[in-house]
Amino acid sequence: MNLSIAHLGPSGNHSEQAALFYVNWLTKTTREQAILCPYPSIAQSIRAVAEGKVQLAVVPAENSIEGSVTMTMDAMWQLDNLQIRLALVMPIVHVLISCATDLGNIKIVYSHPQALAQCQGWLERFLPNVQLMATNSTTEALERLETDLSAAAISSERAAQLYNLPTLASGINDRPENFTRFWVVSQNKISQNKVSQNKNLEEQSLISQSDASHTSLAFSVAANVPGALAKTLQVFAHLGINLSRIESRPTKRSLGEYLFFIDIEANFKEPLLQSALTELLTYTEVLKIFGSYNVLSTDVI
Ligand SMILES: O=C(O)C(=O)Cc1ccccc1
Repeated sequence: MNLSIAHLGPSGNHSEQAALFYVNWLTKTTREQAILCPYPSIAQSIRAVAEGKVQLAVVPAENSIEGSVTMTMDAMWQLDNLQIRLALVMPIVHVLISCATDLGNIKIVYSHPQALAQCQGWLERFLPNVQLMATNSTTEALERLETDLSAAAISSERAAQLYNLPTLASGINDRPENFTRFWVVSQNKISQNKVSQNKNLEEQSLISQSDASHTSLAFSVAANVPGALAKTLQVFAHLGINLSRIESRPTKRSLGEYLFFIDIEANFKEPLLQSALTELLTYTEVLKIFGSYNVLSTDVI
C-alpha cells in the first residue's frame, strides 16, 4: 500500500519540494511508494497525521535566518500523539514572480511570512513602497498573477516553471546561506508522548530509532518560580549533553508564561540522556518528547 504524506499546498512550494525529496529517498532506500496530499495550512497537515488521515507530514520547522516556524511548534505541542521521524535540511532560494513588465509597476507582493522576512532587505531596496501581503504558502497567490499585472509573489524557480509564470528577479533572499529544516512527522505508535510526573520514561523509549542522532522535546515549567528554566538547562550542562536549539513560545494561558522547545544532540536511548530526562521531570510541569531521528541534507538525496 502507498504511504500518504501531507504537506502545505498548493503544489510547487518549498514544503512540497521537501516532501518530494523525502519520497525519493524513501523509494531509494526502502522501495516504498508514496502519494503526496496537499493541505491548506501547516497546522492542518500536522493535524491530518494526528487524526490518522495520512501516515506522515513534511512540515517546515526552522529556518537559518528567521528561526522556528511557530505554527509547527504550536501544533506539535497541542497534539498528543506525534513523533519526528527524520529532519531534512534544504537550501531555500527565493525568486520574484510577476507578469508586470518591470519592478516599477508592482504594487503588492504576496508570500508566506517566512519568505517575506527572508527577503526584507531586498524588498526595502527594490520595492520600498509596495504592500506586503502574507499568505499561507509561497504558491497561494500564484494563480492570480496572470490577471493582476500589479501583483508579484515571492516563491521558487520551480514554482515559476510549474505555473508557467515569468521570474522578474532571482536569488532575492537577503542571505545566500538560507536553509530550512523540515520535519517528517508520524503518529507516535505508543500514542502518548506527554510525560507527566508519574509516567515511566521506559515506556517512552519505544519511540526512539536506534541509530538516531537528535532528540527533540518541549516542556512547560511552573509559572513564577525563580530559576525554573535555569534548573532544566543545568541538567543537560552537568551531564555534558549538547543542545542544538532552544526556543520559547508563549503558553497562551497568560502573558509572560512560556514553553521551551529543545533539540538535543543525543539519542533518547542513551543512558546519559535517560538520566537527564528523569531529572528533567522533576523540574517540568509537562514534558513532551517528540522522539529521536536523523538529520539528512537534501544535497545527498
Ligand atoms: O510556503 C512555502 O513554500 C512553504 O513551504 C513554507 C516555507 C516558506 C519559506 C521558507 C520555507 C518554507
